[in-house]
Amino acid sequence: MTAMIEVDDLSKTYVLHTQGGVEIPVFADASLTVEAGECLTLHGPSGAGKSTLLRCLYGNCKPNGGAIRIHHDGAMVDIARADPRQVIEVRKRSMGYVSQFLRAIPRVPALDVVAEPLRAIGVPLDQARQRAAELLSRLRIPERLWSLAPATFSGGEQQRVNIARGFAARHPILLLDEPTASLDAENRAQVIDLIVEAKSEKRALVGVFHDDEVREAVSTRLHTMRG
Ligand SMILES: Nc1ncnc2c1ncn2[C@@H]1O[C@H](COP(=O)(O)OP(=O)(O)OP(=O)(O)O)[C@@H](O)[C@H]1O
Repeated sequence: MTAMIEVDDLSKTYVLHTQGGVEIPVFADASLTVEAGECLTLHGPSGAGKSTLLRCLYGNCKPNGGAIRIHHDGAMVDIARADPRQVIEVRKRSMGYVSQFLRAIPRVPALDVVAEPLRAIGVPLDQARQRAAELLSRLRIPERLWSLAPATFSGGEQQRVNIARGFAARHPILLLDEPTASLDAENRAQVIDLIVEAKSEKRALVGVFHDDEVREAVSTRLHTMRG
């Protein structure tokens, strides 16, 4: 078995500098390991720190203590202490992230928003667009929308473009923050299929899934956070 993510004794407290330095302790002793081929679900009540932990794993949020080791280029990289260039490399080649909302880039058509992570690792334009088209079809984005920038798309359409983008480059590690929150049953089923396929390709996934059906269909294990 290959450990793709190792988290040891991670702690996070937010400090609200603009509100008198109020401290919000989120978690104090988070430890977990994620192996290749599994989908670990972060589970717990609202405010328990699930999204915060995902953001820490992606290097978007600095923990106060502990370590996060991410498998990259055959070694483990401590993402909380890595320099920004190394974080960019890890995100390009080793770790993808589907956030709750698409950060649409103005004027870039949906097809290229999805193809971009592949272009970033040197995949030729036609191949990258072919993979993007496959994913957009699978996620039922009508072809007439592919050449338009997603800024005007509905919430559900934007989320599906976001999911297609997250799955495009087949990163060995994928973080998913409520990817099915604004989707109907048919699209939820497509996302379940993509996750099951990623597991069968021995990729490692960590996700937050509020939908019971999705959680039960994809989770290999639950990591409970008490808050
Ligand atoms: N950027 C931030 N600055 C300050 N406090 C924050 C910030 N982000 C989250 N928090 C606080 O940290 C706690 C954990 O939030 P987080 O979003 O990680 O929880 P969650 O388990 O994902 O919740 P939910 O299930 O409702 O999405 C909350 O009390 C929240 O108010």
